[in-house]
Amino acid sequence: MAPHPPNPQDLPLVCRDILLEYSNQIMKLGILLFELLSEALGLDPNYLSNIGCAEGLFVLGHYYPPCPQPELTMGTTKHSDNDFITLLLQDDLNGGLQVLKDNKWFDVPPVSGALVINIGDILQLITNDKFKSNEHRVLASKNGPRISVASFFSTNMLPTSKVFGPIKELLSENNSPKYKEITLRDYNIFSFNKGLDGIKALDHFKL
Ligand SMILES: O=C(O)CCC(=O)C(=O)O
Ligand SMILES: [Fe+2]
Repeated sequence: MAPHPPNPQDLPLVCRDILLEYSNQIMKLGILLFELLSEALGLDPNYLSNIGCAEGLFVLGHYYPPCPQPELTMGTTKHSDNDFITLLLQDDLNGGLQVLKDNKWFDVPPVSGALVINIGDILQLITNDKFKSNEHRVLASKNGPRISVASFFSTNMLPTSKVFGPIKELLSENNSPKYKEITLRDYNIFSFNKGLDGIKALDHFKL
């Protein structure tokens, strides 16, 4: 949806207007969240937006059909997101989203009208581990279907030469850079080629 909004005619009529309106609102909320995250880092409120964190927005709809033998598979296997932040809307019917903390899986039950905000790998990289991307997964379920809409802040595969590395203002003698500088495209290519194998793509970019 950003930086190049789709031609509305290319979107299915049934969700055209709502998708465009939803993306506009998600962009506004994302910019607000980047302001709050910048302040939490002790930076100017516009810092994260100014370096391009809100430049790219990619909206993905998930449809998980009911699964007759959910114990044999997963809806989505363990991963962290390849972006700065993800704003996730889950339907309030069946649940299934889980987050990993201290090596244990915790349910993230849907709350009507609420979004789940996930920190992605690139925010972890630029904050030099101050904010950590979370690993999550979705269980398969007999009940269903389950529907979710994930809005990823990243320019993803778009060709750009802009590189992101640990933010200089956050570094010090006691906090040296932990990651290489990368383009978002290179990060995504590496991560997609690797697949959801349970290993964080971020580890590959450690110094
Ligand atoms: O369907 C969900 O609730 C989560 C989807 C997800 O983790 C993702 O798209 O990255
Ligand atoms: Fe995810």
